[in-house]
Amino acid sequence: MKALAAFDIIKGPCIVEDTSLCFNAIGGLPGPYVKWFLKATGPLGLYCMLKGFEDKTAMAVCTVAYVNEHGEVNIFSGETDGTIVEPTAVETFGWDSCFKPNGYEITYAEMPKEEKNLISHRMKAMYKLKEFIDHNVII
Ligand SMILES: O=P(O)(O)OP(=O)(O)OP(=O)(O)OC[C@H]1O[C@@H](n2cnc3c(O)ncnc32)[C@H](O)[C@@H]1O
Repeated sequence: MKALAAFDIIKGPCIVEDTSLCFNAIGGLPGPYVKWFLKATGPLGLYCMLKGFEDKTAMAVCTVAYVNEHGEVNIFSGETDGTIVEPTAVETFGWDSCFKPNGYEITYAEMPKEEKNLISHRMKAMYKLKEFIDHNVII
């Protein structure tokens, strides 16, 4: 829907992006609604949502849609698994301060941007988009 709405406005090829944060203990919520949860409660509220659950695992998901000049949509998704932790003092962007990717002892917020960009859900989705464009789009 977001992709087609963008196409309606741009009237040409375009790219849209959406990010979800899915908590495994509660069936994938808040998922695409994380923006509103974050706005209402901040990263601390997200952490507190899982207080009653042993399972603190979560998946960060980036979905990118490419719409071509005919309005045809191709969707690419990138996922990074991790754990929801008490927000770190360092606050950078969104829920970065309470998301610790698997294999790391630090949150997204504590990583240099270059390091986050190497492992992030967004990088994985963007890489798939790049591969698609490299092979399918004549620029
Ligand atoms: O979907 P619309 O309404 O356009 O709004 P948006 O572009 O701001 O929202 P997203 O779906 O991209 O992101 C959902 C929420 O997740 C946050 N967010 C997005 N990417 C993130 C990342 O890499 N690390 C931490 N938080 C992120 C962002 O600040 C939003 O509050």
